[in-house]
Amino acid sequence: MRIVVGSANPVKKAAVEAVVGDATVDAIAVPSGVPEQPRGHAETIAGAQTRAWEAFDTGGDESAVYDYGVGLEGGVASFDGADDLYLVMWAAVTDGVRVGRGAGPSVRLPSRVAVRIRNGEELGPVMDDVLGTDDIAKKEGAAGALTGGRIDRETALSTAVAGAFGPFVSELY
Ligand SMILES: O=P(O)(O)OP(=O)(O)OP(=O)(O)OC[C@H]1O[C@@H](n2cnc3c(O)ncnc32)[C@H](O)[C@@H]1O
Repeated sequence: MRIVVGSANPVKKAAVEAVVGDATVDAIAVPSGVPEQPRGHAETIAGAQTRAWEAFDTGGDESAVYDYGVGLEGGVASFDGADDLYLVMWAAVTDGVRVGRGAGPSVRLPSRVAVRIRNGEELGPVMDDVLGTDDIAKKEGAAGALTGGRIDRETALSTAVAGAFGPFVSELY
């Protein structure tokens, strides 16, 4: 089986590899069609879906090359009943016909981070600034830093990917 992930971020490729067994996983940077920092669930989901389709389409007409395209998008959003700002993540998987979607864990952003995001900054650079790190989004991520290392961005994203694969691996759909 061949899978293509629509991102050059190695954490995203690793998150897919963690849940797809011995499939071959390629990764390619593709447009997400949404701002660098998606805001709200709808924008984050749209980014994941566009990445999945764009990645799948790199396989050529009717994608002779890939069985599945996968898109992963990180965003910031609130929930009914929880007005704070959360780091959220969504995955989309397509086989060229259908699309599966799955969400990863949501982790509340500390107020000093949230205020900067609400003022227009991007989460990755803000987290690097606050933590004194370099490209944390390509490593343990905000998910790692904000949970004291109990999860990291790869495992968090992999749960979203597992959910998005549901319709392709479970007969219950
Ligand atoms: O190369 P791409 O695929 O674009 O990967 P990315 O990590 O830069 O981009 P995303 O679109 O998934 O995330 C949108 C923004 O949110 C940031 N972000 C998302 N999850 C994060 C995390 O766990 N830790 C730090 N920054 C995160 C990310 O760095 C971007 O600034």
